[in-house]
Amino acid sequence: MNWDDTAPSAAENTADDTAMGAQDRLVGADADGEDSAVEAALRPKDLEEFVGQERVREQLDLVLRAARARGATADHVLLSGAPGLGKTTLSMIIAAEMGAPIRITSGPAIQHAGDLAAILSSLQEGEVLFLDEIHRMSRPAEEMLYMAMEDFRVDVIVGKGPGATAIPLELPPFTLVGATTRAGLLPPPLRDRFGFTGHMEFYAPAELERVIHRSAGLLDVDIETEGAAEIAGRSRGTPRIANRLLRRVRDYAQVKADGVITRETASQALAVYEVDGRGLDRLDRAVLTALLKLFGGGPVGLSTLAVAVGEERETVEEVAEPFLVREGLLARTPRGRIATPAAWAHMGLVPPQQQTGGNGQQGLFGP
Ligand SMILES: Nc1ncnc2c1ncn2[C@@H]1O[C@H](COP(=O)(O)OP(=O)(O)OP(=O)(O)O)[C@@H](O)[C@H]1O
Repeated sequence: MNWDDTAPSAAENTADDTAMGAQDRLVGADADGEDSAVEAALRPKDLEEFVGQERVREQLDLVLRAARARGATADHVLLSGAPGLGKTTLSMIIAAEMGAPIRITSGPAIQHAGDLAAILSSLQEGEVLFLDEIHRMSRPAEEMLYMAMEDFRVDVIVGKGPGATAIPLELPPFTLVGATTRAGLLPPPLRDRFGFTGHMEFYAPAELERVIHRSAGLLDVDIETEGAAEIAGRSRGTPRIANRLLRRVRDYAQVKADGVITRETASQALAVYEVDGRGLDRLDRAVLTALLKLFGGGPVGLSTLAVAVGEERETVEEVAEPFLVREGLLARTPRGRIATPAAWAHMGLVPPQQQTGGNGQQGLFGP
């Protein structure tokens, strides 16, 4: 067979890799415990410091300046985009720019309308309420929020059954900043009540380099331009991942080198952590390797692919695939998953139909 001998075997990369959970991934975009601790120190404090997202930044700047000039509370803001792109950071910046306090909560934490009423009724005038994962709020709470956003009023229901009465409660004007990874899941009546919607895009490598240099400065880490570029290229367009990789590379540079992050130390460190040049980790590569080596590039059904990598269907579909699809390495088709030519090239493998070389070799999957 014409496989690249240096590449790990399918067995090494597939069935032997037992459950690589989504939570402990170095390149996962969700926050982990360590992130939460350092993120506070690394968050940009104003719009000026906030890197990238030019359009959202410019539009938001106008919304906030105009509100300040009118001496009014800013309109409600909806921020949509993948995890780790800076929605929480931006909500804090909105509060800071408005000179207002901020209260942070999330959709899953508000399961009853009463939970929301308690929060809303304790807000101060002008306060920013950051509601993360707003699409995961319960239906009754969502309906209460409609009225609160529009009229700064809620009806608190006292009692049960036929004797229940609605007591109207006036609220001080406040700014709701809702964040969601799935803007499409929001019911239109909720979406329509936001005065401004900002969609956060993945960051370009040059923008991530700026994030990395800024964070390195705050963490007092010595980093060369090429070292930052190396980390940026593997950060999957996400500042949270860039900051996390920076911290792991810093550890490596301290232990194995003189503490300075060069291109070489960054690349060696990330090889140790199994994050490749394009930001794929072990799980991503296991999925691609199985797809290419075991199924000739597909099409193969999701369940079969998941069994081949020893993972749950959901893990493959929700954790590995989105980035592989975004990178143009894997496509979801009605007949199953297929690898693109870029996937073969990235994994250093040759598609079966190109394997009939002059040495009499045949393609892996028959003549
Ligand atoms: N534009 C940016 N410039 C500099 N740093 C950024 C930027 N955006 C995000 N970060 C950094 O990335 C980390 C994650 O950002 P943040 O918590 O705001 O993401 P998020 O979109 O709210 O994620 P989640 O949806 O998972 O809560 C923070 O440490 C923050 O400092």
